[in-house]
Amino acid sequence: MATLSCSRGSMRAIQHIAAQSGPAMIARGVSGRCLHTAVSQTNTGGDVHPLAFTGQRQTVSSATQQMPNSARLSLQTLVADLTRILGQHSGILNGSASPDTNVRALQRALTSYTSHDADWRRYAIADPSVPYTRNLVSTINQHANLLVLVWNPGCASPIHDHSGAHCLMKILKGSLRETLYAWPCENEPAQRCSGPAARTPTHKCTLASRPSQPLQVRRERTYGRDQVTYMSDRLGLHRITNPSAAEVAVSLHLYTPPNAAKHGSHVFDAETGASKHVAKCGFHSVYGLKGGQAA
Ligand SMILES: N[C@@H](CS(=O)O)C(=O)O
Ligand SMILES: [Fe+2]
Repeated sequence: MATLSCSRGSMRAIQHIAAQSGPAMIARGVSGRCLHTAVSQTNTGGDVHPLAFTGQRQTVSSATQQMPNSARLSLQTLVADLTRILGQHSGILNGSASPDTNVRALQRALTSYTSHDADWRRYAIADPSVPYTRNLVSTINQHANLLVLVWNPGCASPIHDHSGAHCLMKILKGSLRETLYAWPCENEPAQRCSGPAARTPTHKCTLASRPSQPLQVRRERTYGRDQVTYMSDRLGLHRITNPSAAEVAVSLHLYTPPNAAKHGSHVFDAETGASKHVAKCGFHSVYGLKGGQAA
C-alpha cells in the first residue's frame, strides 16, 4: 500500500496516487474532502492530501492591513501563558501525551484569549486547492506546535489520530464540526487487539488482524467562535469539517508534544477502518512566512 507523505518532496507522488484513486479515495476518507462544488471545482487538490504543501496560497484578509498593537499583544500573551504552563511539565521528554501536562490550565488559557481577526490574520494563509492549511505560529519553546488552520467552505480533514499528543482546538472564525470515532479495534477481543495499546498510534490492530468494518461514530459537535475543545488518542479518532457552504473557518490548534510534525500521524478509512501512516505533516507557512518548512 502506498504511503502518503506530507513532505514537500513527495508532492508529485501524492498527486500521482490521488489521481489514480480519484474521488473514491476521498469519499472513503483516506484524504481530506470538500463537500461543496464551489470549492471542489477549483480544487485540483480535492485530490491532494490536506497536510501537504502546495505552493499556491492567498491570505484570508489583506496582508497590507495593519495589526493593532493591543490585538497583537493578546496573542503574544497567550503564547507566553502557554509557554509558562508547558514549561512546568515533562511531557515533551517521553514523546507521548504525558499525564502531568496541565490540560486544564492550557484549556483555561485558550478560553481566556478572545479571537481578534487582526491578531491572527498574518498566519491565516488560505489555499483554495486543498481542504485546509496548517500554519505555524509558535513552537512554544519546542514543547508544542501552535497552529492556525484555515478551512475552505465544506471541507474536512481526513479521519485521523493525534500521534500520542494532547490536542486543543479553539475556533477563531466561523464554526467547525467535530465527528468523534472509536478506534477501529476498540471493541475487539483483547487477544486480537491488546488493551490500551490499541488506543495509541503504535497499536498492532492492522487490517489483517481484524474484520473490515465501518468506524463507529461516537458523537458529533459543532463549535463556534471562541469555543475550545480537547482531543487525544484516548478519546478516539476525529474528523473536523467546516459545515459552511460559503465561509472560510479559522481555528487555533495546540499540539503537545509536537509529534505529528516530527513523526506524522495515521489517517483512517471510514468504511473499513483501514489506516495509513502519513509521514511528517508539514506547514504551509511558518511564523507568517509562506513556504515554511516543518520545524
Ligand atoms: N489535527 C489536524 C487538524 S484537525 O482535523 O484536528 C491537523 O493537525 O492537521
Ligand atoms: Fe485533529
